[in-house]
Amino acid sequence: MKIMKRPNILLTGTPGVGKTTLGKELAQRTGLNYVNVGDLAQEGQLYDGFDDEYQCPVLDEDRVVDELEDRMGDGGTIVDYHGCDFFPERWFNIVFVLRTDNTVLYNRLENRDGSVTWSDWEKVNGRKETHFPTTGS
Ligand SMILES: Nc1ncnc2c1ncn2[C@@H]1O[C@H](COP(=O)(O)OP(=O)(O)O)[C@@H](O)[C@H]1O
Repeated sequence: MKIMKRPNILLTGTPGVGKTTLGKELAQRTGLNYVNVGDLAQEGQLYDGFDDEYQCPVLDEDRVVDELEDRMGDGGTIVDYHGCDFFPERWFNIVFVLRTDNTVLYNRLENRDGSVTWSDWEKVNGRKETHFPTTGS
């Protein structure tokens, strides 16, 4: 009898949209494994240099892919990361891109990190902004 593999799921989208919250909840309810790529990189020091502009380590994407390859082949893994372009498409049965209203997002990031800098905001939006979103009317 052929046993179907459990699905691999990618949760992606801008930091703060709720990937981790949803991913952990989903893992708990389904028994799928949850992998946070940021944590994985930190644990294994899967970095390649340091980004002076954003003041953060640069992810070594090839090493992340190597690290995950075997378990993705087994199926049953939820991957959480704000980027997605370097993952092999064949890994995933389904991809969810989460989105949140920018004003809600701004408030979440402000609460999480204590402050949001101009470059944080440009980074999460992936482009230059002319102004921060207003949080009131
Ligand atoms: N559906 C939701 N509704 C309201 N708040 C949420 C929701 N999902 C996540 N949050 C909150 O938003 C913040 C960012 O969520 P998180 O899961 O860490 O996002 P991400 O993993 O995409 O960076 C957290 O404070 C979390 O509690």
